[in-house]
Amino acid sequence: MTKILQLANVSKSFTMHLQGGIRLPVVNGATFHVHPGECVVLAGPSGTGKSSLLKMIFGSYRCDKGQILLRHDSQVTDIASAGPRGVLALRRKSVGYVSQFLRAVPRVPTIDIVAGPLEADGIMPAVACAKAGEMLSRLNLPDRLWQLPPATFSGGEQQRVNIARGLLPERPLLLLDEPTASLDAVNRAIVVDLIQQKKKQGAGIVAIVHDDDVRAAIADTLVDVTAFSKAA
Ligand SMILES: Nc1ncnc2c1ncn2[C@@H]1O[C@H](COP(=O)(O)OP(=O)(O)OP(=O)(O)O)[C@@H](O)[C@H]1O
Repeated sequence: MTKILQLANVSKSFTMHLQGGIRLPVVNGATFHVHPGECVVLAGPSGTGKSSLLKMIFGSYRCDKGQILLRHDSQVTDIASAGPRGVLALRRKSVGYVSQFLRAVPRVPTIDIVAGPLEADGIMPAVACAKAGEMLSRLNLPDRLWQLPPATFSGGEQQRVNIARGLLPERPLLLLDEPTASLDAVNRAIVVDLIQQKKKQGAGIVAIVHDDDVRAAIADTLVDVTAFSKAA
């Protein structure tokens, strides 16, 4: 089967300019791949570079070395060397990202936050809103909250808005950074179902998951990031 994502020898250090230019090596030689329908879980203790790897795949962090090859629509793009416009184009078409915390524009109602990416995909606003409502209902977010901006929502409510927004658009690669960290058992199980459904539909997934049960339910492959956390 053709891989959707291939990382080859990806390395990154942070340079702390305000701390006398101290160099902090974080990832060295990360190499792994993801097939369509496969969920790769990044494992390893805190501080080994799991989130940094996800951010490099999403193009938020530059890597110092290596390749991050993404295949979509029979084209292969190296995210590691793509410019800002290239990264934005990949995000619009190919890569979805669910971060642990919701970062939303102030005063925008929840329903519009969730429907926004669908509208950007060209779906009619009324249809996008209906789909957003279905997803929010599935995630047990009461409809009395849909017209409110999520700034004052609880941690678990905000995380469900984030998940709805990240999982609703169809993207062949999904990046999930602790998507169930603030959820109760019922909602955790719903998110596990949604992730399994995405896998069945053929999405490749790279996830960071600390919960053992969630990891067991979704992971096909574990990648131990400690193997890549030694200094170059
Ligand atoms: N923007 C940044 N500037 C400087 N250092 C950073 C930056 N982002 C991450 N780091 C450092 O890189 C290291 C790895 O952080 P990262 O968040 O990738 O680890 P992690 O494995 O995801 O940890 P956790 O499981 O605790 O979330 C840490 O030492 C962190 O301080």
